Amino acid sequence: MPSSSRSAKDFFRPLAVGAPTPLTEVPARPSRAIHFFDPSNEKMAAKIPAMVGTVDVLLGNLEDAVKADNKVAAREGLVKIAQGTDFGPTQLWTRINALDSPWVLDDLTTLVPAIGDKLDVIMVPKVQGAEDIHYVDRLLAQLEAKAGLDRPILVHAILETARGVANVEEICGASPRMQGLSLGPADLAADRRMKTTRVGGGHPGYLVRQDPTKSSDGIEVGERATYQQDLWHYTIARMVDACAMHGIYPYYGPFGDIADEVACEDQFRNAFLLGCVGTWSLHPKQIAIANRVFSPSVEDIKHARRVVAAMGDGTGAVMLDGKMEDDASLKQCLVMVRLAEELAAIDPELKKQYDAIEVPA
Ligand SMILES: CC(C)(COP(=O)(O)OP(=O)(O)OC[C@H]1O[C@@H](n2cnc3c(N)ncnc32)[C@H](O)[C@@H]1OP(=O)(O)O)[C@@H](O)C(=O)NCCC(=O)NCCSC(=O)C[C@H](O)C(=O)O
Ligand SMILES: [Mg+2]
Repeated sequence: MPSSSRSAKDFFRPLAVGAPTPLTEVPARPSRAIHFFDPSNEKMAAKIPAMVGTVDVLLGNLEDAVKADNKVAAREGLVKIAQGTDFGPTQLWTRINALDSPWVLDDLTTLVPAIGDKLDVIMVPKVQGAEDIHYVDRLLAQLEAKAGLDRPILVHAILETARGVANVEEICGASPRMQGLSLGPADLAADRRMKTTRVGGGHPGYLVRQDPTKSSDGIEVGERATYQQDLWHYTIARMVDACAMHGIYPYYGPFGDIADEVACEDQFRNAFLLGCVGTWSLHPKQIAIANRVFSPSVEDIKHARRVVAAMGDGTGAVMLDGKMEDDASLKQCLVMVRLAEELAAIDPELKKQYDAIEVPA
């Protein structure tokens, strides 16, 4: 049952007369990388049409990282790019300004009539609770009705305040428009008063240390190994559960150390393994990292298909390479196999790799 103030019978009714009917299921469209660009930056904007087809999502960012003096130019730049570009298989998203900012109303009232037919998802920053989603939901319905749109624009919330994290389940269930959630580690760290100064990623000070080893006379000997821990594990895990519970999609967010491709890949992979379907890309070189990490490997698909074949009607237990496989491991393998099918449908190179897999008996 959605955690909405609306009754179950009204949950899937349009919120304005003439607005498109809400979807009862969020379409599973590949979105391994949500690539951010600043539409007011002419050099960046010029690159966007050529990026269509190379990335799953292009996102025109209007919020943080766009200078206050450039807010109008960014909004107008996004309209121009959207109107002049055929996005083909690539989704077009935008991140609007925060709901308490002086720009957000103009963002929505400009974008929906001008390019609402091209916008797949609107990302809303700094969402605190269901009330923020309800506000955007009603306003979008009114604007969609006025613009005569025939499909609803979906909404994605960024989890970047302590209150947002505390309310994560009600945010996910606030509207049938909810497409997913991303982690906003930089704003979240500030709001929580964490003592970090980075945009996502780990911190060398957040660690556990091996117990001391002592000699027979009680003297400490040898080095004590330390292991860096993941600052974001708790929040990502909460986000994944809340999204899965409501049938929507969780994403990691930004990794600000553009030069550190290895740590970026590690952070993305942790999120992938925990259940996220994608991440943000801030720089063109992060797209390849995201696409690689959020596409199941050939080895994983080979194993998953082998389990599916061995499990026959899907019940009981079998042994494969000394390991027990049963209904539950089959379900995990089916998650991978279905993801591979969705990705193969839009990525010819991956399709070739997955099609070439020979499943051993
Ligand atoms: C991070 C950047 C400022 C780096 O830009 P730059 O110094 O120009 O990088 P390069 O010289 O390496 O760029 C090489 C060329 O590539 C183009 N470029 C760079 N970035 C992009 C891009 N995102 N999309 C398209 N093209 C891009 C450059 O123009 C160069 O072109 P050329 O000179 O012709 O070769 C910059 O990448 C950037 O601004 N990225 C986006 C930053 C962003 O959107 N930040 C907001 C999201 S993170 C956030 O908000 C935090 C979150 O909310 C939280 O709370 O955690
Ligand atoms: Mg932020």
